[in-house]
Amino acid sequence: MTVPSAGAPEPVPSPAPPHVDGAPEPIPATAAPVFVDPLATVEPAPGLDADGIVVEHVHRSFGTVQAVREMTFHARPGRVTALIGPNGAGKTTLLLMLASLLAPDAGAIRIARADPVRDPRAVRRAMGWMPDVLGTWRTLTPLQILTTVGRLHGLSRAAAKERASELIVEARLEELAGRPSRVLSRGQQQRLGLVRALVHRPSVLLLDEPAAGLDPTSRVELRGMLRGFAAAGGTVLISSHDLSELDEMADDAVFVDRGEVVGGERLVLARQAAREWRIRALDPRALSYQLANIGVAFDRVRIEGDVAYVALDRDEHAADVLARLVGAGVPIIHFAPAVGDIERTYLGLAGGAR
Ligand SMILES: Nc1ncnc2c1ncn2[C@@H]1O[C@H](COP(=O)(O)OP(=O)(O)OP(=O)(O)O)[C@@H](O)[C@H]1O
Repeated sequence: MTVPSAGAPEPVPSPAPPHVDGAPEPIPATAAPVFVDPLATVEPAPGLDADGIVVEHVHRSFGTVQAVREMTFHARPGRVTALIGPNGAGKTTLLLMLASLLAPDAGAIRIARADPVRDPRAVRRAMGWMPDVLGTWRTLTPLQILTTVGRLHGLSRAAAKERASELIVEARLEELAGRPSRVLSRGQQQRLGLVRALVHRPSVLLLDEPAAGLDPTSRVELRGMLRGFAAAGGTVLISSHDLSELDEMADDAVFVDRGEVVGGERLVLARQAAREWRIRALDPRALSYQLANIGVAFDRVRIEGDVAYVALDRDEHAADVLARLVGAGVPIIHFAPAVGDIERTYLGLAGGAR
């Protein structure tokens, strides 16, 4: 997962801590000024001629409310990019502008090199849009909806029918293909909404909360579908509040807050926020005893049943703790981050890295 990190300082190597013979080295309780992430890239300012989605210095207000006041990022082809931010951060306003449904007050947007203001038709040809609520003709059947959308995109009657039948299978809606769409469950509507966005074989996909209401099987299918779309060279931008799901699905992340893309020092600090690690052992008592014994500060440990959660600032500390526990003979059966990179960064931002 790569978080765009414009302006991020170079990693600073940490000095080796002093070591007293015989005594275990304490696990540092505060974050060292170190951030080593081989995946992190400092991105050049995106040129408007790049493929995928380019957003440069975009602003949009509603009266006195500045919904989007400074957004610049590039969602690249071949990758799944997550758009993340708290309620009211400006995500929906941005998506509406990308979808050519709302004009920016200032700044520039390109979708597959097309300008949504000057050439909305080109944008709609290149882009598939899945809003969070299906909002479609409730009396029409899924088959009729997909055929109609195909016709609106300029397919012949026969081609639209053929494409609709193909997508009904992809959405696993065969049994409901002839029923009015109002009888569809939330998850079924989501699946229909997704394939509806794919009718015209777009190269860019915009998705708003695509997994809301999906059962676990459908989520796995959605992930596979989006990965396949990106692997074929498509660009995917997903807005969602489900951070663990984004962690599984996204390659890149754009964090927004109060109408702005979060970058620079604030983002670097958030990504350094301590992360909890989930640890289980066959012998939970030995685990808690040895955590204290190897020098993990007690206020960094939380015990829930037979699981220990340990807050550690760096992955190197986690490796060190694991090595020491194993060295002390603790029968570890599980040792993993309790939250992924996106969730950790989000929590770091929410926790005050402003
Ligand atoms: N049509 C509108 N008129 C007035 N204010 C609006 C309008 N649309 C959005 N806003 C305001 O703009 C800000 C950004 O809203 P937006 O819906 O883009 O946020 P969001 O990040 O999508 O939030 P959520 O996660 O809750 O969906 C909010 O303060 C909202 O109240």
